[in-house]
Amino acid sequence: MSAEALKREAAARALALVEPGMRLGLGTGSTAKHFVALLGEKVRAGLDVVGVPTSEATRAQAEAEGIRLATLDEFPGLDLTVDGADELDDALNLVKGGGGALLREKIVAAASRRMIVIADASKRVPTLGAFPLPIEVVPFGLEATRRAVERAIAVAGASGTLGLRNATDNTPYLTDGGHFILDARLGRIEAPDALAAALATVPGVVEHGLFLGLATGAVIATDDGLVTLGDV
Ligand SMILES: O=C(CO)[C@H](O)[C@H](O)COP(=O)(O)O
Repeated sequence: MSAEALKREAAARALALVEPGMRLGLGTGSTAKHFVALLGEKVRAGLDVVGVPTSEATRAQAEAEGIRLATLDEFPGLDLTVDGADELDDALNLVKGGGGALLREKIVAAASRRMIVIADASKRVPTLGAFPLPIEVVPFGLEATRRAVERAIAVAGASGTLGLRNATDNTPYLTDGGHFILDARLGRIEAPDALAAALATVPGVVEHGLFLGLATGAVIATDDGLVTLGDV
């Protein structure tokens, strides 16, 4: 099965968790896009839900699908968020932010009673870190922040290189919040909690892509069928 077909399978399984009246967090990325498309079909068939998008891209897609949207100010507590991930381990720790939406994704996930990750099997890893860890930083003081991030990575016992993410026109990539992203190529993250704690101390770091203790379940689509982790 193609990667897109697997992503759609995972999204379809997560859709089965949606009940009428739910307040939903809508993730970002190619896998979440399948979920939003499938949800749109259900909404047009009469399902009444409200969605909080995690990016402007998802907002545009959900609007086009006819999904009723709201903000976290209107609904500070959500029932369920369904989102993709760049990596997940068996303890449901995630690396997210490959699509640049990590800040809103983390806020929405943290506001949700349940967060279900949907992914194809390529995202499941024994140890996080092969995928570069996105670290969202404010543009002001970039070089000082970059050095402080390097020190924080070392304090957490990790090592690697940091690169400023560029957009396709070769200018710095800007998130929906107007921030830059430093991608940390670490290879392995042996102590995700220590790294998350160290990064949180750096002024100028807005958020990082380690999602620890946020996902409550995962649906992973493999060529041999669906595998679930946690509470699905
Ligand atoms: O964190 C994300 C966006 O910020 C995405 O969930 C992550 O990058 C996975 O995307 P895809 O489903 O396209 O592989």
